Amino acid sequence: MSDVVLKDLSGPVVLLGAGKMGGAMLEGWLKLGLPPHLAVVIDPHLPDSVALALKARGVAVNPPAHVVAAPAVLLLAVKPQVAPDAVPQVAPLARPGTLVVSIMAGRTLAFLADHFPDGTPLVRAIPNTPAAIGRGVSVAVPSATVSTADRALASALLGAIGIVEWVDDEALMDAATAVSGSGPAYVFLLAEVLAEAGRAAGLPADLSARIARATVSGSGALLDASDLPAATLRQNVTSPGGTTAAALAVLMHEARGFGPLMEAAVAAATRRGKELAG
Ligand SMILES: NC(=O)C1=CN([C@@H]2O[C@H](COP(=O)(O)OP(=O)(O)OC[C@H]3O[C@@H](n4cnc5c(N)ncnc54)[C@H](O)[C@@H]3O)[C@@H](O)[C@H]2O)C=CC1
Ligand SMILES: O=C(O)[C@@H]1CCC=N1
Repeated sequence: MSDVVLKDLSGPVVLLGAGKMGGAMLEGWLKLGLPPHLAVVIDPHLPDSVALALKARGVAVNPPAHVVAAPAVLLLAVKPQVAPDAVPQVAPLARPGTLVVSIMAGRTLAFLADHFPDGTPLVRAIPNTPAAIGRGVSVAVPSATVSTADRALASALLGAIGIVEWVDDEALMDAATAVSGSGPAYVFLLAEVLAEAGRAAGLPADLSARIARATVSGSGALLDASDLPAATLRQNVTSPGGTTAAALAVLMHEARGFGPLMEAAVAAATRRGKELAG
């Protein structure tokens, strides 16, 4: 159903900020059948090469505001810190019925409501970078003004880059951001520190980096392919009295292991999300 929704839009999707996350979303939409002439990018700092490549595919890049037709969607993908300057620049493009979707960490529905006319349907969402390969996770919360059709449209846009989880309680968004929005960084860090630990244990650095990377990605693929809980997959690696058990005694230490460390990390990210609310 997503591709049908994207092909039948009433107007363009206007993307404010086509950086890492916004750019990945745009790729997903185009791949899923959004006609390029229905994509508009507004990003004054886009590298020329990226802007030219998008234009060559038929996407409008930084067109004058008066030539932008009534947008079906305004998707806000600038940094939360620049939002107070950037959002008012595109807000006048909104028409009655334009769906506004923000993927800015921390920025609340109340912040968005302050910038758009009363009644504007608003969705606050948080995607993640595996979106670049269609394997993203987005958590989304609607404003009270979002209709069933708006929600289907937001699901289509976010579903173009992975799975979508809707929540009704906006208070969950900062913690969701800390888990799935920031989460890929924790996994990539695992690949980095595992490689470094292998080097410290005597492996050549390049060999250690290769096997650590393949181990993290292979384990993710196994997790994806399997119906088993992560804990069972972990236990399947762990022979009693073996090497893994020795390592897990360190990593699962009640006070100094992964558990309390990750809890502190997610709590720090959640706090930062609240600060970014502005
Ligand atoms: N990178 C990630 O993993 C995730 C990012 N987000 C959110 O997505 C948003 C964008 O993050 P990234 O893509 O990582 O950042 P980024 O820095 O790659 O992209 C931001 C883009 O905004 C553009 N920009 C700056 N000022 C602008 C203005 N006044 N008007 C229009 N465009 C402007 C920049 O040129 C850049 O292309 C942030 O709000 C972030 O919280 C959400 C989930 C995950
Ligand atoms: O680090 C950030 O603030 C953004 C939001 C989630 C991932 N990147």
